[in-house]
Amino acid sequence: MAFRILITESISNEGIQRLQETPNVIVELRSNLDFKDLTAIIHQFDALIVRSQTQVTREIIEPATNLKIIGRAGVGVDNIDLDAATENGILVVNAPNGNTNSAAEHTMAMLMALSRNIPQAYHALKQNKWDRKQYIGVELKDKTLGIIGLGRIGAEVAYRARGQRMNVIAYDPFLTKEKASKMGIEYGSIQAVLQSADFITVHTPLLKETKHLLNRDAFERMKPGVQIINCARGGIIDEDALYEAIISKKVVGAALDVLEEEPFLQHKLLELPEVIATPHLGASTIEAQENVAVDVCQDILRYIHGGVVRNPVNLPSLDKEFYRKIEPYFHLGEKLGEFLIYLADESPEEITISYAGDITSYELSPLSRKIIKGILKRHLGTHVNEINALYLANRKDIQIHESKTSTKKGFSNLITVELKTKSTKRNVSGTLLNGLGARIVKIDHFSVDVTPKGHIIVIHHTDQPGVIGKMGSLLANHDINIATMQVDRSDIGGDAIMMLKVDKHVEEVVLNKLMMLEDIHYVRAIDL
Ligand SMILES: NC(=O)c1ccc[n+]([C@@H]2O[C@H](COP(=O)([O-])OP(=O)(O)OC[C@H]3O[C@@H](n4cnc5c(N)ncnc54)[C@H](O)[C@@H]3O)[C@@H](O)[C@H]2O)c1
Ligand SMILES: O=C(O)[C@H](O)COP(=O)(O)O
Repeated sequence: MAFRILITESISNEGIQRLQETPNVIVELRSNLDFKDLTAIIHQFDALIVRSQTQVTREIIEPATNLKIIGRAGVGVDNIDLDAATENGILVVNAPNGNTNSAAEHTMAMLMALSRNIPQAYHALKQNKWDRKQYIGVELKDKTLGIIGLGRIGAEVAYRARGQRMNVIAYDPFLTKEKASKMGIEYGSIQAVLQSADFITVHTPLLKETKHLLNRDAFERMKPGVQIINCARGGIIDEDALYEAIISKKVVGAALDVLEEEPFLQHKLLELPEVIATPHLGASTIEAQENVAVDVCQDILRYIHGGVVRNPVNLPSLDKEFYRKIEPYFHLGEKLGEFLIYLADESPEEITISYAGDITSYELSPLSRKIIKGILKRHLGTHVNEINALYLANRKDIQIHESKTSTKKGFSNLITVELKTKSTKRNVSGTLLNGLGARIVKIDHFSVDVTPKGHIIVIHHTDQPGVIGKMGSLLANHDINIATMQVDRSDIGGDAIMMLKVDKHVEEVVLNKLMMLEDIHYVRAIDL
């Protein structure tokens, strides 16, 4: 079946072509869809690529029954309902690096246009007005630029502002005094930035915590005559508060590339002569658009080809080398989960994953997601994946615990998964044996050595002469061939376990007959 990709906004051909050249991939470009159209057709697509103007809300995501990946050709993902995507097992990727330069350059262009009234003067000239007095500006040199959010773009703006011989003070929760001093800028609290800056530029994402970060209270703390730049996201600035601050002359200029609602036309801020604006052009350069389109399309292709995506938004990001090393454990972990859930008779309440030995030198959360996926998929089906496994476990009130010890427990690496239900605890351990691949090496307190693959029968019995013979004859009578067999016991005549690899699926009727045999207490058929 072809992999169908819907692109709802204009993105560079450099990216689209790579998709179109891929066999079995169908690309549809539909930049004129409204919300209703998109909701009606989204179920036909495996992937969706957007920029900032398509609102990918829960109402779009829920009917998207075939959607596997959403690509954002740019940085901000505030137009995508990430919770809804995660809950529905849809991977979201973005292109965080491709437009940094362009956004920083646009911020500088806005800063310079603002300080010298360039748009206003140009506008007057176009109307045949030669007015040199009204458009007198201020120099940037020796003025203080306050930067709120010193990530990729904020940092690039800081370097450029230093080039303009400005003093820079920045606030970011991840900024340290040492890092600031290495960059030749001052580290400040948000209050210090608000109080000391002549120009303030915001470069945070739009989050719950940054919504209306510049509000009435913030404007009150600023220096009289301050000027504001927003080339990040509408919503970071409270627009009513900015309007009032301009009317009261506290703020003497604002340069806005973004507003809370886009497209923005006939906005009251645009009526003020102190406000200059562009229609969300921060990333609109040929270079940035090529970069982000190529980045996002390459990630979609990596996804299609089963590779590691570079810029996941709702999954931990994996480096290629790390992925190569951990991939064999992914297979083992998922199989351990699938195996263990067959042993449980009741619904899982707690899953405890313990890692021991060499494996603990890796970041293991992606592996834990695989194990949980393995456990949940027996009852929740193929809908479970590594993106929504934790969310679904949480929704089912299953507690997850994880522990690690570098001490080796009989094997160079060992993964033990314990499943607690209302009345029992079952556990299974597995390892990767050098050169031999994955093995299940322990079930509860019994030692075994089984490849987690194919048809397996697990039998608990009492260690008595003749049990194995009776069981073998019964299977032979049903034409079931035993490929390998493992037995372990706690002590002579005590509890024992049998693990049989057989050549075909074992029907319920055969399992019931096995259960009727004397000294056999428990039988499970597991298909891995
Ligand atoms: N106008 C445009 O066309 C355009 C183009 C590119 C990016 N953007 C927007 O710019 C923003 C930043 O992009 P980036 O690539 O630099 O992202 P980034 O993730 O590299 O940087 C964001 C920074 O904000 C900081 N931050 C978060 N909460 C904060 C808070 N409460 N106070 C101070 N700092 C806080 C983070 O620690 C981080 O360092 C995004 O919203 C993005 O959408 C706009
Ligand atoms: O977050 C971003 O990358 C920018 O806001 C660019 O948005 P755009 O792709 O709609 O130009």
